[in-house]
Amino acid sequence: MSLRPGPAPASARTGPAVPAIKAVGLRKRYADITAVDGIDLTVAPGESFGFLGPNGAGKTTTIAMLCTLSVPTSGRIEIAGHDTRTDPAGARRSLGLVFQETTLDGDLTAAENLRFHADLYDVPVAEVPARIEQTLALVGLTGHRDRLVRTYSGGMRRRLEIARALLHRPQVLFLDEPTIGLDPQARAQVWRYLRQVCRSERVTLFLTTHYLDEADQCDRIAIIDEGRIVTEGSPGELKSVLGADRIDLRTADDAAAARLLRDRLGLAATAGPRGLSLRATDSTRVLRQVFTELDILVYEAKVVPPSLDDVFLHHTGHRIRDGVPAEPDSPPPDPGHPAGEPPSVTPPPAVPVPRGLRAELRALRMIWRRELLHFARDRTGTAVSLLQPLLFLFVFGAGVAGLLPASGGPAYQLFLFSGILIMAAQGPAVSVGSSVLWERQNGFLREMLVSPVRRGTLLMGKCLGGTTVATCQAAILLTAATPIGIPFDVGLYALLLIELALTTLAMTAFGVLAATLVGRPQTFGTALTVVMAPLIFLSGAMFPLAAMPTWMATLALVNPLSYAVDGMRRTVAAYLPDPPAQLFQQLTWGHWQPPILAEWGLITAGALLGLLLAARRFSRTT
Ligand SMILES: Nc1ncnc2c1ncn2[C@@H]1O[C@H](COP(=O)(O)OP(=O)(O)OP(=O)(O)O)[C@@H](O)[C@H]1O
Repeated sequence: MSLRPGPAPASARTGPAVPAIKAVGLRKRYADITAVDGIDLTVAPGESFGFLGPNGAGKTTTIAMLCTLSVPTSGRIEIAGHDTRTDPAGARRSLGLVFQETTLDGDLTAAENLRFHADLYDVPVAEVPARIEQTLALVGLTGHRDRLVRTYSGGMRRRLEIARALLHRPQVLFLDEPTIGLDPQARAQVWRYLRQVCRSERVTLFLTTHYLDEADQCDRIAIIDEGRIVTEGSPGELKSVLGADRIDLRTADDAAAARLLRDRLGLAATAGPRGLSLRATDSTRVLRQVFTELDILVYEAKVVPPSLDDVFLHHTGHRIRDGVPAEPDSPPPDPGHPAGEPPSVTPPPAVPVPRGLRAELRALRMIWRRELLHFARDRTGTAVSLLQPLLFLFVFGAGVAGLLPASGGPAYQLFLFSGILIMAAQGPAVSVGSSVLWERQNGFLREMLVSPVRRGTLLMGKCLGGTTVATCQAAILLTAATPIGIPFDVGLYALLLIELALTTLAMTAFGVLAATLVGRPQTFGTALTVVMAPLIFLSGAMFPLAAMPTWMATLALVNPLSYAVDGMRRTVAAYLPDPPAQLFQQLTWGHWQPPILAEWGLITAGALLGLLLAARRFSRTT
């Protein structure tokens, strides 16, 4: 089965005049370091372009800017003709990205990861199953489609990431160090699949690497050092500039041999631990002379053509290998097409039409679904989060009821039930907020951020996922309602679930907002608890507002959670034959009782405001 798409409509084609990648004067400055220092690049459609440089040269920073994940300090970028500043969504639709670190969701299967990607990029629904099968086949993972990705080896993950990046048929495929950390076998395998991709897909390849043999496979390379491109051209061109081969000799007397080479042949040889080295443009002739004209035994003679490392040394004064891990000892990958020869120019893949509301809703549904899949698969987490409110209701409820002789006993548990539901709503605020931070840290979030989906949609999907989880948990908690005396009534249960869903959505949105402010997942949980605990105590969730000192009761009036608790408690009271008056007093401003609809409206407004603020704070950049 071929992955080659059908001919693109004329309007969607990138003409030969439009470069696949164009960057002008690209610069990125962090506080005290210039990571990229004025880069100009033009990559033609269909070309494979390598960005070669040592650790810290600025390769990842450049790729992050090209892929819209980082905003350049200055300069301009166009991807397939889309300016990343004025048309970031167009640029995102045109590119696929394989990150340096894995950004797969380990708790989903390979097919689910691909399905998620297809929905983010609005791949036509009817084509999704076939494309998933085709891309899995392309990278040799068909037999592993339904395995959880966390059980994959490093090489398999890499191949799956390549498949995923190709699923929406991008015009430009970016690969940031595609084989880093892989063993030689896996590395060779990834290259075999990349070559296949080059052959079967009409895609421009842009890859960063510090492996010389990988750079040698590209049509063209740029050598980057300390944020600047020091030279650019086909590997053959770059090496030919050096002109001379290196001849390594091991002789019976290196010092005498060096003297004779100088005096008789006019050649300068340098002595090193492995013998003598000299440069020669006509190495065959020089070798013949070495054997015939030196009266010294030569044990070994080796002609080494110029390498990209020599090119690097020539332009920068140091070797690319200085300070980087040794190149894995694998056979160099054979080129997809001979280096230096222009690639066959075929029309690039079609650019998908700009996204509309339908595409956003599709992405929203998928992000939502993923949260539910995680919930369904995390049985321990689910059990613990259900157990906690039940323990609170029965243990804490029974304990405090004993302190309230007048209105205690079962009545207190009736009162506490609404508060327990609100406490259940706190769970997603913490879990969704911290998952945003963990996913940013472990990379998965970047899969979403580099897609053309709006930030608000990403956030909404995550918040709705958390809200659904909390609502399902609350539905299970309702099974504890009858034993404590709350009547079984479908209308009551439905109203409670709606109120809870609205409250959870609001709390989750503020949880994500807090996460964007805190930034570190390690501290987020504690920070949110410090804010949430007083809000819950001051909401009347656990004891009546009437029992609070005046200053606390006044604070409770400005606490939005008080209105959520009050709304739920009023709903429960409406279905009780004789609610104990001391515990079920309504929230009042002087003598004014806010109508229950106003309380619901307040919570809804809170949810919208939270989502809006979180979306504004939430940054695509990493
Ligand atoms: N967020 C950041 N804040 C500050 N400095 C940064 C940041 N990101 C990168 N740098 C610095 O910018 C320089 C270039 O980093 P970059 O990650 O782009 O290099 P690289 O060529 O991709 O290296 P490697 O091969 O190790 O990934 C480095 O000195 C790095 O420390």
